[in-house]
Amino acid sequence: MAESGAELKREVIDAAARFADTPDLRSVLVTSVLNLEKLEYDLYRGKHHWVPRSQRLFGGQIVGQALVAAARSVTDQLHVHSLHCYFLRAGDPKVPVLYQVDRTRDGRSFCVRSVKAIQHGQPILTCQASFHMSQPSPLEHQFTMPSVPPPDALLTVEELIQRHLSDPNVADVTKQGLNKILAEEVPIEIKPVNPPDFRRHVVMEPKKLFWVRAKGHIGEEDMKLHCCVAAYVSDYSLLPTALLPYPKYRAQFSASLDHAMWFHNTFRADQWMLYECESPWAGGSRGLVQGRMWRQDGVLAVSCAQEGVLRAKNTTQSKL
Ligand SMILES: CC(C)(COP(=O)(O)OP(=O)(O)OC[C@H]1O[C@@H](n2cnc3c(N)ncnc32)[C@H](O)[C@@H]1OP(=O)(O)O)[C@@H](O)C(=O)NCCC(=O)NCCSC(=O)CCCCC(=O)O
Repeated sequence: MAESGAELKREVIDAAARFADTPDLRSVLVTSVLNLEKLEYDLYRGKHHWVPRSQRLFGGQIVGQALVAAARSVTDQLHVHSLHCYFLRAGDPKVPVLYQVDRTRDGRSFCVRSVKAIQHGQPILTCQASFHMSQPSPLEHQFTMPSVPPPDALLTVEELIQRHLSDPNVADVTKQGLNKILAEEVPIEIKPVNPPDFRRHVVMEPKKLFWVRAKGHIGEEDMKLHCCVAAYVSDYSLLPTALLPYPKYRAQFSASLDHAMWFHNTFRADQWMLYECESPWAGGSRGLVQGRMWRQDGVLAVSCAQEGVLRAKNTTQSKL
């Protein structure tokens, strides 16, 4: 304990220095991506973090930020239970996105917000989010969570890639592609239940299961924030499920067209959740995908659905 004023001052300075040296363990999704800047009443500006190689903004980032903007206009007693979005235009990574919230309806139990994400004066996404006051119900059921190995027993995507790269028979072109994936700063950790087919030789069912969580700490307090993080996470790796039966085809152009989510139960997006993805249909250059996020204790936390455009090219066709 400090005995004099000078000693006390020294202790305060030392503590501040120690604090400054402590790395910030919070998720970048919380400190930056979902930390929108307020410009005006119901008007916000968002920052970008990871941008996919397509150089169009990641859909999950836009949905997550739109949900943050909507959530800021409702009281703490209201919980987000669903959202429905359309991706209207490709997001431009060179400029920020503005989020304009319309307080569409305030009822006794439900509130609806409509959010427009804007770049270059034009909407790139529209999102309707609905919030609900908690209400008890005698009606309760859910599917059973698939039985899979726990996350502790599985490797991350990065570890699987490193292991694959250590095989001397891997083609240079595959190595380049995998090293590009390793260099990306995706703020999500993934542990596939079945190791991915890096060579893309095998025809697979349009289904996949992987454990997923946000990198870094989010904390327990703010359930709406966990929903915004889940919105970010939910768009990652979902649409490619529709390509699993077609290893001979490469998507020349793929992008999510719409995205819907339903939040059923509380969860922590910084703890492992099982993401069950399946594609019941593809046709007409589009594919439908559905996802379910399960808590480790078997509770169904989130459901989502998305349609995407998939313009595919047969990579085995002769160029003649
Ligand atoms: C482009 C969208 C979907 C609308 O499409 P369209 O109406 O066709 O727009 P256009 O501006 O007319 O054309 C765009 C582009 O496509 C070419 N095009 C058009 N029609 C055809 C056709 N029938 N056949 C072949 N090509 C066609 C057209 O020529 C243009 O090409 P370009 O000139 O070379 O540009 C539009 O609604 C849109 O972009 N929406 C936004 C979608 C979006 O950005 N979604 C979110 C991002 S996707 C994502 O995040 C997925 C996750 C990725 C991460 C992971 O999991 O790995």
